[in-house]
Amino acid sequence: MLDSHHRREWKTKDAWRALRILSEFVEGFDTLADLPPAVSVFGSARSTPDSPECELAADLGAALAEAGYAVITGGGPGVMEAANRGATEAGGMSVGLGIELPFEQGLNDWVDVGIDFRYFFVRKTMFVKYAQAFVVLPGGFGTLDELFEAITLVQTKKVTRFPVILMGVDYWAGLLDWIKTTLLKDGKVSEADLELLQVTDDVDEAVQIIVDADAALAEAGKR
Ligand SMILES: C/C(=C\CNc1ncnc2c1ncn2[C@@H]1O[C@H](COP(=O)(O)O)[C@@H](O)[C@H]1O)CO
Repeated sequence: MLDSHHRREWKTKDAWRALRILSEFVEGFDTLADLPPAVSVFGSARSTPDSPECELAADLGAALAEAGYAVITGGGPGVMEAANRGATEAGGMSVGLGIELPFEQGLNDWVDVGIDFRYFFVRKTMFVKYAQAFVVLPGGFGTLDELFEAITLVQTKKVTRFPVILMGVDYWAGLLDWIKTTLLKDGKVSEADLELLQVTDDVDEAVQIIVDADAALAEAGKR
């Protein structure tokens, strides 16, 4: 437990921390303001470069770049690095929104535009604000956190509806099955909520979903 002296010191530090948080928002908004249409790509920091998900991420990064989208990732290793590499090698813009971690790794070598955040919640704002879609490849807790943040924002209409695409049909099957057999069955989500997620292994199909959603929003005057 903190004694009263330490508690006072800690409270003062917390108040000043607000400025540090604000400065992260300013840096993010300022750096990303002129980004072309972009897609945020998520996935495991631990996947090896020769894994199927990294190969898929590199193909996806390239296909998004060819369709005119910048690729935003967490700027780390694994799937993030593969998506950044695919985008860069295809001549597209590759963005890395890194996070300061105790086991610091720095941004991967394929990032053109990079920012390092201290706060996950500031960084998450950038992933959502500057992307037309989320594509989620196989990953662990970090990836699941990003996935559920996105669908909650769309479900609660806090953001304009945008595609949330899961890539890796086999990988996500168990989770999707549990969502149906437990969450849906128990009334914790609705049939309409399930439609917020699209699943495919096909890079071209993923890109087409994003292009079509973009066109629909433009037609509705929301882009
Ligand atoms: C675990 C290792 C390095 C971690 N480095 C990361 N750098 C950037 N972003 C990260 C990192 N770890 C997690 N993230 C974010 O979460 C998602 C991946 O998490 P998962 O638990 O691996 O699924 C990813 O999309 C990032 O935004 C050493 O290998």
